[in-house]
This record gives sequence, C-alpha cells and structure tokens, in this order.
Amino acid sequence: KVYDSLTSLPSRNYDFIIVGGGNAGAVISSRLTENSRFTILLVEAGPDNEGVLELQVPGLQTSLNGTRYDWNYTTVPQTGLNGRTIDLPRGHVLGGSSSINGMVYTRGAADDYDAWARITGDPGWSWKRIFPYAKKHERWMAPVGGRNITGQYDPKVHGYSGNTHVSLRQTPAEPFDERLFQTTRELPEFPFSLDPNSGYPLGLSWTQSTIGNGERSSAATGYLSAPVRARPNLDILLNTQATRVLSTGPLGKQLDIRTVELAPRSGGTARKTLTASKELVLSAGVINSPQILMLSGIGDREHLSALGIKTILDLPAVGKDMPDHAINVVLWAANDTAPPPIDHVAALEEWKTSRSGPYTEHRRMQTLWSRIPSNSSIWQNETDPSSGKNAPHLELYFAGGPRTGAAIILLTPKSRGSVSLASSDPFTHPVIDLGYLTRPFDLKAIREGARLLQRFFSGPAWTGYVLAPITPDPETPAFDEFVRGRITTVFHPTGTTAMSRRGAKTGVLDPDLKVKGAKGLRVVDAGSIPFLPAGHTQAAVYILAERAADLIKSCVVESISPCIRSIFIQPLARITKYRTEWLS
Ligand SMILES: Cc1cc2nc3c(=O)[nH]c(=O)nc-3n(C[C@H](O)[C@H](O)[C@H](O)COP(=O)(O)OP(=O)(O)OC[C@H]3O[C@@H](n4cnc5c(N)ncnc54)[C@H](O)[C@@H]3O)c2cc1C
Repeated sequence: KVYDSLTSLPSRNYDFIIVGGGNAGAVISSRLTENSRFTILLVEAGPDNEGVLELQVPGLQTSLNGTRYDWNYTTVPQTGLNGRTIDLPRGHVLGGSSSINGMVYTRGAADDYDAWARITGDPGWSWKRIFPYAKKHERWMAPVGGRNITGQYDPKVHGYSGNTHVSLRQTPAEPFDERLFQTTRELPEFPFSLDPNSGYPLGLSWTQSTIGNGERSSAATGYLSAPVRARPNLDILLNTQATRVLSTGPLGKQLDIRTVELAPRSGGTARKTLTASKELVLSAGVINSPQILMLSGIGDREHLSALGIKTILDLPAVGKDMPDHAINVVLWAANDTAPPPIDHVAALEEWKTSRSGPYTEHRRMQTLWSRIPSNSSIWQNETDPSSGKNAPHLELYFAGGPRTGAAIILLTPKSRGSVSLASSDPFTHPVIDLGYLTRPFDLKAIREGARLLQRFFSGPAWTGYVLAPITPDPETPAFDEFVRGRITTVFHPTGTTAMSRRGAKTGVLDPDLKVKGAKGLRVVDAGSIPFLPAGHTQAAVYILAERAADLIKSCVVESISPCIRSIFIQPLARITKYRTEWLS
C-alpha cells in the first residue's frame, strides 16, 4: 500500500526498511517482497511517479530538471572551471533519477566490473558473474513502429523477460547516420560495434534507451508496478525524508544499526523512529546516502566534530573520492539544413493518442566509444586510468545539421569530487564539489577527444559536408578556456560510499555492501560503486541492486535469534552463503 505522509503510516513491524525509492531502492524493495515472509517499508522523500505525464513521455525529459521531481542541487564554485557552479539534478520522486534521466542504456565495459571485483576482492562483482543480472533486469523491446533492426544490436547479450524496457529508436538511419556508418568502413580507427552492451563497446554503435512502447521505463514503472504495489508485504511511504540512522543497540563489539529517524519532507522538527527487525538499507543516492550517514555520526571524525556531530563510526571515506563524467560539445559548420522543428503540441497529442511520433524518443544520436590511441603524447607523462584495454576513455555522440559535431564525454576522469555537510540540519543541502578539471589528465583527455573528432571528420564520408570549425582549435590555449567555460555534468557521480576489500582501511562498505564496522546497515546505490563504469550509470545501478537483493536474501538467516542461529542455522547459512558467493 502507498502512504502519502508519515502521519498516515499505520503502526506495523517491518523486516526491512529501505530508504530511497530510486533506481536501486525500487529494485531491492521489489525483489525482497517476492518473498511473502518478508515485510518491507520503502521510504521515499519525493512524490509518486504515477500519473505524471512528464515522467512518462521520453520527449519531455528536458522539462524535468529544476522541478519538484529534482533535488535541485548546485555545486560549490569549481576551481577547475574558473569558479563556475554547476547544477546537479537528482531524482526526487519514486524511481529516483531513473524517473528523470536521459534514458541512455549502457552497461559499461566488462573490464569495469572486473575492476569492481579486483577492488573489492569479491569475484561475484566480475563481468562474468554479474552478466546474468544484466540480463535479468532487462526486457528488450522492438522499437516503436517495429522497423527492422537486424544488424543494429546483438540479440545474444540482452534479456527478454526482465523489468526494464530497453529499445532502439523508432527512426531508421538518416543520411547523417549513413555518413557515420560509412566512416566505420573507411577509417579503421573507428570500427562498427554491433552492440555497446556486450561488455566490449569500442566502436560506433546504435544508441539503446530505457524506453518501451514509446514510454519511459524507470525503476518505478519496472519494479513498483501495480501488482508489486498490491503486495500485502510492501508499504511505500512517500514525501518522507530519512534524517538519520541510529544505533539499535550494541551487539557484541559491533554497532547494530537498524533504526531510522524520519521526518515529513516539508520540514519542521517532528521526528519518528522505526526499527527494522532484519536490516536497514540506504538507497538514497550518491549525494543523500553519505549525507544521512554523516548526519548520523558515520564519517570523517574531524569533519563531523566541526559541526558538533558526535562520531559513532569513524569512516573518513564517507562522501569522498567522487568521480563524475563531464561533457563538452565540439562543433563544425556543415553543409546541411536544420531538421524541421518539432511541433510540440502535435507531438504530444500523437504520443497521447497512439504512443508514436517524435516524443517516443529522447536521445537519437549514434555513439562512438573510443580509447585514446596508445601512441598519443598524453601517455608520456600520464598513467592510463581506464579499467582495461577493452574499456573506452571517451564517448562521443553525434549530431548533424548546419552545426555538426559531437558531445565529448570523458569516461575516465582522474579528478575527484566530494560531498560534505554544510550543517547538521538534514534539510540543508550538502556541500557538493565535483572537482572538475582539478587533475591535468582530464583536460588533456578532452583535447584528445577533439583531435579524435578531427580525424573522424577527415574521412571521405565528410568531404563537402564538414566545412569549418566553430569551436576553438584543440591545439590552442583558447581550447582550454573554452572547455573550462562550457564543460558540465552528464549526471553520473558515484563512489561516495564505495565498497572496498573486507578489512581494508579505505572505502565505506564491505563487498556485500554492509557498512564497515556496523551490523544491520547496508548502502546500495550509485555511491556504492567502487569504479566508475565507462558508460552511463543507470544500468550499473540496476545490476548492483539486483545482486544486492540476492546478497540480502542469502544473509537474512543471520539475523534470526543468535541462539537458534548458532545451533541450527549458522552451519546452513555458511553453506548457503558459500554457494551464493562462489558457486552461483
Ligand atoms: C538528469 C539526469 C540524467 C541522467 N541520464 C542518464 C542516462 O541517460 N543514462 C544513464 O544510464 N544514467 C543517467 N543518469 C544517471 C542515473 O540515472 C543515476 O546514476 C542512477 O539512476 C542513480 O541511482 P541511485 O539508486 O543511486 O539514486 P536515485 O535513483 O537518485 O535514487 C535515490 C532516491 O532516494 C530518494 N532519497 C534521497 N534522500 C532521501 C532521504 N533522506 N529519505 C528518503 N528518500 C531519499 C530520492 O528522492 C531518490 O528517489 C542521469 C541522472 C540524472 C539526474
């Protein structure tokens, strides 16, 4: 059942409380309630997604930033960007950022997940082992209109019975696309890649999106559909903000944290605490999960005491080491005409009446996934930050017309940002620093992206089409200033509560996503990701959350009474855990 306010929630005991009904939290709530013996409360700060047209229509995506469905965060002035600030939207609605995002569907490279396994020491995070989860969450769909898509994707790497709809755009290849694909036949540096989601994305590929039947597929539509909401063991509490997690009572030497403090999202001093009998899971996202931890006294002792917050767990890595993907557009004047403008009233009407037309798609452009060449001068004094030789450094997505070019996304930044508290008031936005361009590699790598585009557009396919550069020459100092003045976020921060090896002094979570040094508390969201994938992040979060749900299910026997556990259950749990971790 769905409750609109904290005061309307009836008194009930829950086995699990999940904080944040976003990309990860929706998956976990949905999967845990598959077991009718578990009772689950999902707490979401934002409103319901249901019935909101803007959240359904792919073509209306850009109207969502800055609305009530967005936390409306802004960074501090960025030292690498001449003091500019950047808006950083985050979903504030059921489905979280998956309800407002750009719907691009990319899993990243196999090497990225192997890096997760290496960093955490848990082979369960390797590409080979998480690939079944990538298929499990996905339901591949035909594009709107059912055009022939043979040769535009690899059927073998997709899932067909999962929760998240994924499809190619409705529009067949246009003349500009034909030039792009011609280049893959003419210039060996830029091969065609059949499917960017195979784990081996390098090359030019058709862009896939989390759209099905012309509608956005979010974690809310996919995992919290009407039949899931009707499960008697799931309560969803909206418009309610978790302000802190609290110690439920010491258990042996470890802190036991299963209690959460809640407040109406509208603010004020009213608070209510609830305790999960089994586990508390924070899925409040890369900004808000570390904020909740720090407000609770879990974080860097020095930072917390400066704000008068008593430290209950000194974990200096909370909120630190946050990478993000930055984006910068490079343009040429071209011998082309602008596409006819969309008639927005007609497009919306067409979408409403037949789920067809231009509003059924969002990002239409094809994407090039590239490595910086091994003979580039950049490697004379920079180490390679990518996860492996099959992982791209750069993503370039193209747009045609009289101003032709591509958006360059740096997938492997060396700069790191952070989230810290501005105040001990839970309603005050935290301090967000994306740390853009604070490491020299990043600007050099974006310059490499611009050079790469020059090589791409020098192919025969572009003769007579590409005329003259509009944006500064990458070989001039003006290029650096151009980038510092324009670069912005592509919304993929991760790592603020990252997993690391069990027993490691770095990181915040153990490889099973449990907070180090505590019992009963996990964090599962983009912040848990220990290595930023070379792709847009929602697929990685779906994959992470699907495995997290299995890890939680497999561990639950551990919270049964210690006495019963030690006699009967523990030996069985060890076998189950061993089987889940190493044999599945
Ligand atoms: C504008 C935008 C465009 C993007 N475009 C793409 C794209 O095209 N492709 C792609 O792959 N990725 C994209 N991303 C990134 C991707 O959507 C996110 O990385 C991913 O969805 C994050 O999932 P999450 O579960 O970590 O957090 P979220 O999905 O953000 O979920 C966190 C949830 O917790 C709730 N919450 C927060 N604090 C509290 C609290 N204290 N109490 C209760 N609830 C709380 C939030 O309201 C939210 O619902 C985009 C993101 C944005 C914002």
